[in-house]
Amino acid sequence: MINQEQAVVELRQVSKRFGNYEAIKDLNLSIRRGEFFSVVGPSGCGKTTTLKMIAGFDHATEGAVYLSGTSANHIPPYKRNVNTVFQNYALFPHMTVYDNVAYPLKLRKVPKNEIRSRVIESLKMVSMDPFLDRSPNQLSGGQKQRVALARALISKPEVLLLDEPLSALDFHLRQEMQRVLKHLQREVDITFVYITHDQGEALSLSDRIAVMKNGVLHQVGSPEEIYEMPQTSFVAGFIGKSNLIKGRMEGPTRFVSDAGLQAMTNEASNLSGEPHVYISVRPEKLRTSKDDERYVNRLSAVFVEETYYGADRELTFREAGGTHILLKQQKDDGNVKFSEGESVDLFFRPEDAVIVKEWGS
Ligand SMILES: Nc1ncnc2c1ncn2[C@@H]1O[C@H](COP(=O)(O)OP(=O)(O)OP(=O)(O)O)[C@@H](O)[C@H]1O
Repeated sequence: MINQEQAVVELRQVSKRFGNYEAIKDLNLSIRRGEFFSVVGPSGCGKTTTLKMIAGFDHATEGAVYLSGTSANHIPPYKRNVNTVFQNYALFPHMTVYDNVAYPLKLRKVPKNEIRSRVIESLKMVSMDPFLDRSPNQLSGGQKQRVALARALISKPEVLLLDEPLSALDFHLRQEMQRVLKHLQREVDITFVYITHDQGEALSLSDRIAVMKNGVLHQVGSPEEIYEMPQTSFVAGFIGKSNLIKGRMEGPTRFVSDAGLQAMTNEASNLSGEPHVYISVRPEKLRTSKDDERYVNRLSAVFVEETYYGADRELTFREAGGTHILLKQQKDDGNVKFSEGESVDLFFRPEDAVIVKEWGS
C-alpha cells in the first residue's frame, strides 16, 4: 500500500561530480513508502549513479540522501535497510539455491529453523521452491533472477533497488518476469526503486516514474501523467512516440508553428510568454478525417509511407516545415490507402495538443 505522506527515500538537492564532470545536477526526488518507482532515461543519464547513492555505494558531492526521514550520508551500505538486485544476478556459484537465499540470514545468525522456513517462503514467492538443491549454473537466466530476488527480499528490506534486472533476458522471459515483479511488489509491500532504459517497461510496471536526461530530472509522475502530459520535448519523445511541432504561443491556448500551422491547445499554459515551445501530439490522436466537431485543428501534410505492425499501422506524413508526422491507426479503423506525395489534411483536438518546453530536445 502506498503511503502518500511518508517519503522512504528522499534526495534533496543532490549533485554528483566525477572530477569536472557533473553526472547528477541538483536532483530532488521523493519516493513514497510502498510504491513501485522507476527511474528511466537513456544510457549515461545518471540512473545507476542515483541508485548507488541510495544504496550508499557512492556519495553525493552536494546535497543529501534521506532514508525514512534521516540523513543517510554517513550510514554505510550494510547498515542501510536497502537491498539491491543487479542485472547480472550476483549469485554465489559454488552454493546451492537454498544456501544462496539463506546466506543473508546466516550472516545475521538467525536460528536454523527460522532460516529454513523463511528460505522456503521466499522461494515460494518466486516459484523457485522446487529448485532448492540446484546450483546457479543449472538455472536459466530468468530462474537465476528469481533466486536473486528471493535472496534480496529475505531480510525484508524497506527498499529494494533493482538495476536493470531484466535486461539480460530475452523478450518473452522479460515479459514474464515483469509480471512476476509487479505481483511480488504488491505481495511483499516493499518499496521498489527500479532502473530501466526501457520506457515501455517503466510505463507498465510503475506507480510513478522519474524521467532523466544528462543528470537532470525532467519529470516525475504517474505513467498516465508522463504519457498524456509530458512537460518537456525530451519526455514527449522518449516516453512513447510523439509528433513534436516547433513554434511559439500567441496567447494562452493559441499555438503558431514555425511553418505557420495554427492550433488551439486547451490547457492554460504558463508557457505563453515563451519564444520557443513545442506542441506534442501522440500518433494515435491524429485522424485523417474529423471524427467529430472537436477536431478543430488541421495540419496539412503530404503522405510519405505506411508501416504495417499487425494489429495497427503507422502512416508517415511530412508537414510544411519538413517535420515527419506519424499517425497510428488500429487495423480495422476504416483504413484509407494514400499514395506517395498525396496531400492529406490531418485533424486533432485541442486537448491532444500538449504544450511542452523545448528543454532537452
Ligand atoms: N566512477 C565514475 N567515474 C567517472 N564517470 C562516471 C563514473 N560513474 C559514472 N560516470 C559517468 O556518469 C554518467 C552517469 O553514469 P550512470 O552509470 O549513472 O548512467 P546510467 O544512466 O546508469 O547509464 P546506463 O543506462 O548506460 O547504465 C555517465 O556519463 C558516466 O560515464
